[in-house]
Amino acid sequence: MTKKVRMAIVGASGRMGLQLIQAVHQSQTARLVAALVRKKSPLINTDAGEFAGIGSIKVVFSDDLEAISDAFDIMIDFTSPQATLSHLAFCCKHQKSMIIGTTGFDEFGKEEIKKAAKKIGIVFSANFSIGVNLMLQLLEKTAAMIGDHSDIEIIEAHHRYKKDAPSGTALAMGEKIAKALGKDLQKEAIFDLTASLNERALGKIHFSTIRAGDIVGEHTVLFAGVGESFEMTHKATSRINFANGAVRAALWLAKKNQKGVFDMNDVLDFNEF
Ligand SMILES: NC(=O)C1=CN([C@@H]2O[C@H](COP(=O)(O)OP(=O)(O)OC[C@H]3O[C@@H](n4cnc5c(N)ncnc54)[C@H](OP(=O)(O)O)[C@@H]3O)[C@@H](O)[C@H]2O)C=CC1
Ligand SMILES: O=C(O)C1=N[C@H](C(=O)O)C[C@H](O)C1
Repeated sequence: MTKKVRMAIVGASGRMGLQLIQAVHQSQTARLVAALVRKKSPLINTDAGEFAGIGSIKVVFSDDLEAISDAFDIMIDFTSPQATLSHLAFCCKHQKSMIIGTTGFDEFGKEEIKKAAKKIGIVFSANFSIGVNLMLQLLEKTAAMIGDHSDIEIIEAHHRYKKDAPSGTALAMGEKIAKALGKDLQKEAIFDLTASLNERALGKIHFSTIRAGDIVGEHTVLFAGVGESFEMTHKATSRINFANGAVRAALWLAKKNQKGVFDMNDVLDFNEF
């Protein structure tokens, strides 16, 4: 029998952390060996499975990352940019691969991830759902066909607790569209229309953000032309889809065993999980 890939989840008591505990537990080829929480969290020593609602899994929440440095193969991180950068330094030091789902990085943070990828393997994706990654491929094709003569709007909606805006996925969609059009998103993106008193400028990519209730994650891209418009929407109805995607990416990375930054598009054909 092949050995199971040993996973450490950081931010394990968060919204995504709890789904990741379930997803790893259900996998035939992955094994949860560590569930890390914030330093001095009151949850330390609580059974992670009990807390995630799946019954005891004999892994308790811990805040001692150094203690498990030899015990895991891949770290899965859906936390905050600041926490992820500190976990990244730890993984580089101990030569561990990483799955990064955290969004909201600034340019410095993104550069740190690129630099780390010279030492370790990383799958970094703003969205680990299969549907969104399929949509990214379709957006590339759509933008190449009709993007030049359409007004492009990216509209995203998430729960009231989300800390970054626009979502990492909305920005990834904007990047994909801009690239297909041979443009630089930094120059074409409009995040705040109230700053402009003019008609819509040609070629700009507009972003709109909704934060409300418990919306898991919805993304629509509208290509509006003259006499017709075309739109694509993805709706996540449960976070388990992101967690399953992250576990799939981790198993892919374990098998690939290479340094570098990869994304979910690299993982889509992998079905051994
Ligand atoms: N790529 C994808 O597919 C997806 C990405 N995300 C992204 O994942 C991230 C987390 O989202 P979500 O689970 O909803 O957020 P939560 O706030 O529910 O969870 C974040 C977890 O990280 C922990 N954490 C944050 N900062 C630190 C720190 N400095 N040190 C130690 N622990 C820390 C939090 O601990 P504490 O509770 O103690 O604060 C919490 O357990 C976000 O960036 C979100 O955008 C979300 C869904 C899908
Ligand atoms: O914070 C979330 O919840 C989500 N964040 C990701 C993003 O910023 O794109 C992905 C997903 O839509 C859920």
